[in-house]
Amino acid sequence: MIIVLKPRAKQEDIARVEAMVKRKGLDSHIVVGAEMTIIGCIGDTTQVDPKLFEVDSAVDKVMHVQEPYKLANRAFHPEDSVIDVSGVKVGGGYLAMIAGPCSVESVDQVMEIAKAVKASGANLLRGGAFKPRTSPYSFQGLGLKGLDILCEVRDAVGLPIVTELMSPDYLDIFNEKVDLIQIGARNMQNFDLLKQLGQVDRPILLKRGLNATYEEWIMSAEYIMASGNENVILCERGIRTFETYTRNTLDLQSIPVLRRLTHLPIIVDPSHAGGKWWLVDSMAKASVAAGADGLMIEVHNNPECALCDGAQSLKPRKYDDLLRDVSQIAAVTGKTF
Ligand SMILES: O=C[C@H](O)[C@H](O)COP(=O)(O)O
Ligand SMILES: C=C(OP(=O)(O)O)C(=O)O
Repeated sequence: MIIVLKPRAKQEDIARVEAMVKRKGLDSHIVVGAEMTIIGCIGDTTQVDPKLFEVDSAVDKVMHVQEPYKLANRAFHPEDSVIDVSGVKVGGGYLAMIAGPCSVESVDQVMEIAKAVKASGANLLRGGAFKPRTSPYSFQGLGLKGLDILCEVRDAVGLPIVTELMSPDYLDIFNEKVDLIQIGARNMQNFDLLKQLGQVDRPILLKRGLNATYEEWIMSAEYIMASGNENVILCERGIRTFETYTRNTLDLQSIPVLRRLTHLPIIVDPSHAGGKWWLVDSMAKASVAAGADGLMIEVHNNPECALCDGAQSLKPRKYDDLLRDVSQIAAVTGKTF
């Protein structure tokens, strides 16, 4: 249940209504916006009559919140969240342009790609050090050596790094070294891992599970937030459908839907969605036009020889062309990177 106070409510009004909430045995979560103040009631509100609060002259309206998530719910937090990734703002008008190889392969490879994507306008560098592969015989990533390479390139090129954490065993080292910790599609519902992310200071990029509904996805964000880390960015990366021509199906509708349901930034990974490099350009532009807060795009200097996902990787030149178009679309939607 949420209580919306009349515009420009005073401190004493907020305190009085909050005391009423407490008397009902509920906890409160207060959000003071530029104009409006909202009090979220946390606890079992099923037996509480909302009309009781409307008696107070400072109360505008009281609504029952049906969704099972609270911290991620836009109703509790009407303004867009802006997440700070080591100085790069994401959300609320700031676009995250994440680019880099699927996997870290060598210093030279990541260095060359990082310099190229930065010159094109990327503001965050991606690269998998630990790879979640379907086959145990596929390239599994360079592990900690890959993480060191990413750090070396970050220091040389000046782009904060985004990389996937698969095991809680590496939580501390990721917390120390990684700017934005990625939780991949396959771990979206690894609830023990999600709970542990509440203990890290770093923001989290939570990718959508292969078959996850919007509510399941937001509930996973809620796990992280309820454990103590409210800095979560969502990433749509395509879902499994009956269509097999493309690797997954990009759910463009998720952008406006998530925007409505949650205040968290939502970015799109068109590389994993389509699985084909030639689909990336159109889907990336469509995503920004639909209001995405950023893009995660795989870029490889030699995709023919990539150790993973070369077929969905753009060459640096194509990434450059894409970002030129994206910056024009972003200008129309009032966003910047
Ligand atoms: O980024 C890596 C891959 O997309 C992911 O791990 C799964 O790929 P695979 O099914 O080819 O192993
Ligand atoms: C494995 C990745 O993506 P996803 O979890 O979306 O499959 C990735 O981004 O490297």
